This record gives sequence, structure tokens and C-alpha cells, in this order.
Amino acid sequence: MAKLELLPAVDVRDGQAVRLVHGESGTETSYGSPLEAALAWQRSGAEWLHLVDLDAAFGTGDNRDLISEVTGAMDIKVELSGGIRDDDTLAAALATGCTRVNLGTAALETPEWVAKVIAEHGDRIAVGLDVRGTTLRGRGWTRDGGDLYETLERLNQEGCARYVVTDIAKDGTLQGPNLELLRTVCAATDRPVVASGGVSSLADLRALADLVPLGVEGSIVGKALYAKAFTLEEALEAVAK
Ligand SMILES: O=C(O)c1ccccc1N[C@@H]1O[C@H](COP(=O)(O)O)[C@@H](O)[C@H]1O
Repeated sequence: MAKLELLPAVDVRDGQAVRLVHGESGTETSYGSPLEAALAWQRSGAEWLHLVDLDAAFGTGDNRDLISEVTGAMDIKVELSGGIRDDDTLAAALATGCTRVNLGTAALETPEWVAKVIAEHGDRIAVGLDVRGTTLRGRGWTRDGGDLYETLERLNQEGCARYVVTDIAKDGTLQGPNLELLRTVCAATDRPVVASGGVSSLADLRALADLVPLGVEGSIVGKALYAKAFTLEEALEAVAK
């Protein structure tokens, strides 16, 4: 059986690596240089980096040059998110050499464009399904964007390769992942699902690893690593099969 992939997160706001609580602007805790953080996860054995331009997601500018520098410095796979909403931002994101991008707001607001780029770029495109309850949220998680399962059905039909599912209520809280949400999403799609939000312990990672047969492919890990709840080496060992 495949092992759960782990994607340590580096979220960038105003040039710094930060963690937010519930994704709310203004709740930032700063963890210094994004490049140093990313290199540290790579040295610790990460195979993936989940890299987010939060300013681009919130519409408060962007960290494009820094994101490009970090991606270029990585020998590992990079999943890039935040503010990728049109041809120009998508071209810039893909030109960094990242492995894939996550589209959030665009999947809610410009579905025709998203269907087009899914058709063009295949599994280099994932859709981030960021939810409160079963309502999707876009524009920095500040606006409702429709029903999770209706959108999922549409994206399945359009050939979306992968979903990154974030329970906003859990994100940055160290309260444990929403396993029920992940089970329900996996039942509604045959595409791989990357879990995001709430991981607090090695036990949480083992619980997520138990969902691999259902379709959970990986888990983003953020706050728990920065808060030193466990090391990345311990996390990788916990999910190694
Ligand atoms: O990761 C976060 O904490 C986060 C918080 C608030 C908004 C977005 C966040 N991250 C990721 O950004 C993309 C969405 O960006 P966009 O809507 O496409 O511009 C998505 O992957 C979120 O999970």
C-alpha cells in the first residue's frame, strides 16, 4: 500500500514564513526566512514542499520573486498556491518549476477558465477545496463560494486530477484533522485527496495514513512542525510503511 505523503508548509506573508489561525489575516505568527524554512524541511527528508503566497491569496500584494527563489532552490517537489487566478499568474507559477499548483478562488469564480487549464495542464493543476462546514471559501477564505459537493462533482467531470481539502475551522489550531470530511470527500471522488488543517500529533498522521486506501494521498503539515509538536523526521517515520 502507498504511504501517506507529507507536505510541510511554508506560507509567506510580507516576505516572512508565517502560520495563521483559521487562515485569518492578522493572526500571523512569524517564523523567519521562507527560504531557510523550506531548506530545513528539505534537509529533514521532505519529498514535497507546500508553498503558499498568502499576500496573493488575500489580495494584499504578492511575494512572487521570493516564491520563485524558494521554488528554484528546492531539489524536492513543490506544490504552489495563492493568487493563481488567471493566465498570467498561472504562467508565472508554472514557470517557477513547481511540480503543481493549487487553484482556490478561481475554481469558484471562473470555472470555465479552470476547466480550460485542467484540460491543458492535467496533473500540474490541483484544486484547493477550502471549506467551512460544506461551504467553499475563496478570496483569502473571506467569501462564500458555493457548495463543496456540487463543485466537486463539476470538477470531477472536468477531469480535475487532485484535490487539496482544507477544513478552515481546523487550520492552524492543532485540534486534529477532520477525518469525517476527508472520508466524505473521498467517497465523492476517485481522484487523490491531500488533507490540510489541524494536524497536531503523530497519532493524527497515523489516522490520516489509515485513510490512504480511501484516497487520501497526502497531508499538509504546518503549525505542528513550527510549534515543534514533533519533528519532520519523526513524522516521516510515523507514516513510513
Ligand atoms: O494556507 C492558508 O493558511 C490560507 C489562508 C487563507 C487563504 C488561503 C490560504 N492558502 C491557500 O491559498 C490557496 C488559495 O489561493 P487562491 O484563492 O487561489 O488565491 C489555497 O490553496 C489555500 O489553501
